[in-house]
Amino acid sequence: MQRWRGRDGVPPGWGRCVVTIGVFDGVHRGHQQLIGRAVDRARELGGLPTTLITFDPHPSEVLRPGSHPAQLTTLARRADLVAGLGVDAFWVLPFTTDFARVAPDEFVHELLVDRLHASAVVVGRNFTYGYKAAGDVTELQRLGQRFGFEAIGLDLVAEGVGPDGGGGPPVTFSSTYIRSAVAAGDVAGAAVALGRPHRVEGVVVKGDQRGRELGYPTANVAVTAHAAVPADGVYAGWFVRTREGGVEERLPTAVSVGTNPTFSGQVRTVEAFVLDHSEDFYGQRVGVDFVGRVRGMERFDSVEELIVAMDGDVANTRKLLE
Ligand SMILES: Cc1cc2nc3c(=O)[nH]c(=O)nc-3n(C[C@H](O)[C@H](O)[C@H](O)COP(=O)(O)O)c2cc1C
Ligand SMILES: Nc1ncnc2c1ncn2[C@@H]1O[C@H](COP(=O)(O)OP(=O)(O)O)[C@@H](O)[C@H]1O
Repeated sequence: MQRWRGRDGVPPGWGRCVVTIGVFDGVHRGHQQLIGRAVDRARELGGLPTTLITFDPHPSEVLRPGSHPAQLTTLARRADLVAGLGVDAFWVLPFTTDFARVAPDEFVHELLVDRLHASAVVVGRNFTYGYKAAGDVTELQRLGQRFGFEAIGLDLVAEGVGPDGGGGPPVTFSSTYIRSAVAAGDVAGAAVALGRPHRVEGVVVKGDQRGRELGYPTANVAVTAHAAVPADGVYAGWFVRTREGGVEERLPTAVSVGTNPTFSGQVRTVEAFVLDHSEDFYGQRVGVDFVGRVRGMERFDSVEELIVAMDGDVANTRKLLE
């Protein structure tokens, strides 16, 4: 997959293609379907490449500074996930106050027609674009007739997702829905909508050096800016490292999110005890995948009680990961 950045990022001589546009934070099952439709349409049109346009930073951060939504996926991970769906070019447009002022017809004319030579544009039914988000699917279809591209607006994917991934009334998969599930600690519900466990990423840093004395050393992960960190509590998950050639190594892990109230800690941390494993993780770039919630964070009266709880957490983690 090619990766381009900036309005001038499209290489010279780029021919016709199918385009899909969005922030795609999470690359959840709704996004996957939309991207899949774009890739299929490109194949139907005689093997055209598919280009995905995305924005960085999140438009909300520019339109309402300080309001960056919790991030489900870093830009790099979004690109990796998108590559796995068969997209040929990943085009990142820096979202600036100037860019936010581009009118809908100018957006279409400059980016989709002049630069990309779009044959088809696939977006969600609720897609809006351009200054004041004035452009919508109807407008895109109108401009498509004028400039000679097909505009496809797809219905959003919905499914019954109850607490912890069970049944329940249908919800539309959206980044907002998944952010609330994660914030509430419902990582199993988030996983249903994402089609895979939610991941936070970061570098392993030094903590209070106490874990090893408890018999449970924990890799403290300094998570990336704005990361969507699940509610305080204990979780079962996977400790993930990317090996050479992009192959992922997954190790079973019990994760603690919180301020370590037993020790009156002040700083909220994400700490992973990796089961059946011993290694110096400091400085490594890792991911933590959240599979299921084990319990809430507790303030214990003694270290011994905390250790008994952790013994139970490890047993429950094994069960949840089976
Ligand atoms: C499975 C697991 C469960 C934990 N549960 C709690 C808890 O309920 N209350 C608490 O104060 N700390 C809890 N912790 C966090 C420990 O207090 C923390 O890992 C320990 O103090 C070591 O900190 P350090 O890595 O900074 O040295 C838990 C840690 C793990 C790995
Ligand atoms: N099974 C394991 N799970 C997590 N960390 C481990 C494990 N085995 C060894 N380590 C190492 O021990 C460190 C954590 O020990 P700990 O005493 O909790 O120190 P810190 O407070 O700096 O996190 C990890 O960063 C890692 O380098």
